Amino acid sequence: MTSSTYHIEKLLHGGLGLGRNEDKQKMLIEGVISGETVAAKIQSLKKNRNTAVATSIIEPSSERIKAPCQYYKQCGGCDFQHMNYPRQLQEKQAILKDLLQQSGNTILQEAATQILNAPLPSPSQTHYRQRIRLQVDNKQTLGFHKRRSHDCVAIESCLLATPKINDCLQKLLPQYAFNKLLNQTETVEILFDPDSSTVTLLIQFKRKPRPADKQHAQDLINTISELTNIFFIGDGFSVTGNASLSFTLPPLVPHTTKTVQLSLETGGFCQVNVEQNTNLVKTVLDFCAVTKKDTILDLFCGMGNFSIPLAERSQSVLGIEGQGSAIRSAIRNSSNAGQDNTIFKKQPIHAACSELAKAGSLFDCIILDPPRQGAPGLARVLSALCRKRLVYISCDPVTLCRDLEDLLQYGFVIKKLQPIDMFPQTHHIETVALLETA
Ligand SMILES: C[S@@+](CC[C@H](N)C(=O)[O-])C[C@H]1O[C@@H](n2cnc3c(N)ncnc32)[C@H](O)[C@@H]1O
Repeated sequence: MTSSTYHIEKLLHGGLGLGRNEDKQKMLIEGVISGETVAAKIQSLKKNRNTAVATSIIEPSSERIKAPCQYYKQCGGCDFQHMNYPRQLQEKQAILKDLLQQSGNTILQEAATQILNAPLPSPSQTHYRQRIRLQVDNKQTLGFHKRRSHDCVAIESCLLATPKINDCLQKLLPQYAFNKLLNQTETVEILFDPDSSTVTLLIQFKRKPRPADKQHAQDLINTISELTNIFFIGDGFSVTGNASLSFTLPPLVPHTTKTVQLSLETGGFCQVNVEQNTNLVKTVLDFCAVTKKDTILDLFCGMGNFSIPLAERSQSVLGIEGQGSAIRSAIRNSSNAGQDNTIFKKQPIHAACSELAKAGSLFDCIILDPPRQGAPGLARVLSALCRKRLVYISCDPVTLCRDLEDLLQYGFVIKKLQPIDMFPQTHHIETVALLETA
């Protein structure tokens, strides 16, 4: 394939650089920084998606650095490691700004220049993850998927994982019992519990575990001191015991005065960057600005990450979520915090919102924290349910822009946009948006 020189105009959502050569041919190139000039070899030419691999950086950015992770070249994760941290934040802000400007909606285009804030940096830029999920490929290699492949790069330690996870992984790898288990394993999730400083393994197994598998698991627990639980999940079975993970939210002045402990059952959702989660919750509380008179609806509430701190200063919180274990955890977390003004319901969000609207319910403030797919088709019912404020927490800027457009159509006004860097070294961007009813 031919090689050519490309000027990188910008980075796109997903982290690839958009380059153009002297013939103005567009090319998507990974591992680059906007403004750089690179030589790249064409990899594939497809309608609307030409890709090339950079072979040399002809004019590097002054913020280019040597990627700190030994696996950077092969591993499919952490695609922003080749730039320093301030530049990572700038690129994330530029990607978000670009998406808002491309939306074709004049209000979002104005928001891109007038209200979009700089991302809130993460307190730690490496070793911030409280859990990692490793894959096992068909050659039984345990690691992360290689770029554009189902094969794995064997990983002995991860730049993003908290040190206890890496210590535990290094102790597991040489163990006979662990390698026997890998024969039947699809993924291994290693979870660190910050409060007890212990580690749990959640193994996705190809079949129901047999007594010999459980014995191997017990041998590992007996050998590795920080490893306290090994659970198996798979098609039609789940052997997860009662273990939970817990972390602490400090008082978030001026909104909360108490420290709260939040726990979740193993396998449930929790933000992976626990330190930065405190800043995320603080931002959400700032945007909600609730008083003792306010009623809150927390949609996609999980185990109560926002509901529990919000309940301290509001009249009431109704949390809705589809996962039963998360609802059990939310109820327990609220009760442990001594609260009597919360209700948590397990229900699909769309059905729950329709029911609430039919019943004529109104909430002063609504929190919306959907998964990557966002919350399509919800804007109309949200406009019926919301009296004052809607705070949307998004982990995908594309679905965020789509949903913001819908919300604007139903009379919401966009007031604040705060990106929060939950995932340093990667292109991922979390954003908190404040909307108000007109
Ligand atoms: C991004 S997480 C947010 C959890 C929580 N707000 C937090 O900060 O920990 C999204 C949550 O939405 C739940 N969920 C996803 N789709 C759902 C649906 N259609 N109905 C109800 N809950 C859903 C998931 O189980 C998950 O707990």
